[in-house]
Amino acid sequence: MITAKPYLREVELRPDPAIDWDAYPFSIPAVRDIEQIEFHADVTLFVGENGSGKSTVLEALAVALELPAEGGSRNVNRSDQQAVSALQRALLLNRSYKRPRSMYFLRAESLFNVFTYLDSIAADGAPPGPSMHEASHGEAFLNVLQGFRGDGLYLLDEPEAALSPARQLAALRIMHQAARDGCQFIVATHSPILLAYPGARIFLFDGSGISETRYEDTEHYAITHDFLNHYPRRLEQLLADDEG
Ligand SMILES: Nc1ncnc2c1ncn2[C@@H]1O[C@H](COP(=O)(O)OP(=O)(O)OP(=O)(O)O)[C@@H](O)[C@H]1O
Repeated sequence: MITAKPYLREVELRPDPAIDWDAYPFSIPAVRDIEQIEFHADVTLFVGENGSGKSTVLEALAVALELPAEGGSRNVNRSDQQAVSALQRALLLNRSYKRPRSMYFLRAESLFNVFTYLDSIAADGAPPGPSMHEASHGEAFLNVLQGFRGDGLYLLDEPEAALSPARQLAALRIMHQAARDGCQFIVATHSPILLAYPGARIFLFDGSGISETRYEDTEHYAITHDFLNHYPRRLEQLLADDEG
């Protein structure tokens, strides 16, 4: 049976002789390895070391979906839209027969611009509520997440950057409810809390490319788990040279 979700089923890299494999972004091992990524209907997670290419791929997906590269929805008009990247042009998207009702690309750095826009449309006829700019970074971020409902496709770049551990747990629950309500999420994250999303498909970006992995096999889980269980000893080992 063909299901409506995932709205974004797969992405692959179209072979193109014009690609310069020695230049950014194709020089990144994970980007070279986008042979085919199959997305989960609910939640797909990108994990990997800093600089492994998660944001690059997520941003290219956003642009391929005609979302602004800086983060926001298709309705968030801004003049500083980035030039369409060579990577986006090389991506071949396999999409559902059903279009999601809303799409959003959210990254922590661009929240200010997005909130300014959301405030401006809220002021335009909507009942008065607290301004996004009056909420804290994390509160405002969670407000945006809470608005994700029914039949949406959402790309989130390190949502944990704005959130306390308690709010990350809240975000996990919101995502779960939204997924049950018909939403699909693709999330780049370092958060051992968000990575625990049950049943998520986790793709590890590293020097050898992209591979599917399990939560407990990620460094993020292993290092956090080990550190919290043994932190006095780990601190002693980590800082030993500084005391000599
Ligand atoms: N416009 C650019 N030109 C050249 N190199 C770039 C550009 N943007 C990013 N890079 C490099 O590409 C690599 C991948 O960056 P990217 O931001 O995609 O990594 P990431 O996995 O999202 O990292 P993090 O976890 O730190 O957010 C990094 O080495 C980065 O310095």
